[in-house]
Amino acid sequence: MSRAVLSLGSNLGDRLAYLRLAVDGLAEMLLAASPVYETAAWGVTDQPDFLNAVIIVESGSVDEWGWLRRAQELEREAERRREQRWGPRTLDVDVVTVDDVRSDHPDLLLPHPGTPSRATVLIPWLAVDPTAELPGHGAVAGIVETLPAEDLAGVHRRDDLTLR
Ligand SMILES: Nc1ncnc2c1ncn2[C@@H]1O[C@H](COP(=O)(O)OP(=O)(O)OP(=O)(O)O)[C@@H](O)[C@H]1O
Ligand SMILES: Nc1nc2c(c(=O)[nH]1)N=C(CO)CN2
Repeated sequence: MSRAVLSLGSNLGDRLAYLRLAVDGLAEMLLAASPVYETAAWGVTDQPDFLNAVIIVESGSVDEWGWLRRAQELEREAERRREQRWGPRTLDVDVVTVDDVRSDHPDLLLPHPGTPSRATVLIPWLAVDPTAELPGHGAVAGIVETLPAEDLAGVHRRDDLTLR
């Protein structure tokens, strides 16, 4: 049995439909889905706003590599093109954590190394699981408190949009 936290992001085309594609594709394994957030782009800032969300999934037959494979299959279904690093995309599915698994394999870094600094992951994650812990870093609630105010200001909950 493994439980994974996945982050979803989209900033091209019908953004909500792409997030829903991911949720629908994992429906049988879905434990919880966060609210949807409209977020200012980080990394490459000259690109459209993203929709971001976090989902929690569980399966008796999928390990961490299986979750990565599922994530990449969903990106392919969304016809994602790999062009610019941190550039616009129809769908990004990152494996944030799988239980307490640590991995330094470059194809599957766990926990995902961007997590501690990304308000676009931590805020949805905290909303769907207020007791969440990031292995090696402690409570997500505590990490969020350390983020710069400007990062928090770029993340807006969209209660008019739902994943299910
Ligand atoms: N935890 C992880 N989740 C998803 N992909 C990962 C993870 N760790 C390593 N990777 C690898 O990252 C590579 C590039 O991923 P991708 O193009 O989605 O990066 P990105 O979304 O632009 O940037 P970032 O990974 O910083 O969010 C993939 O080949 C994948 O194998
Ligand atoms: N707001 C926001 N910005 C981003 C995001 C994202 O999911 N949300 N993903 C990126 C590449 O992984 C680059 N920049």
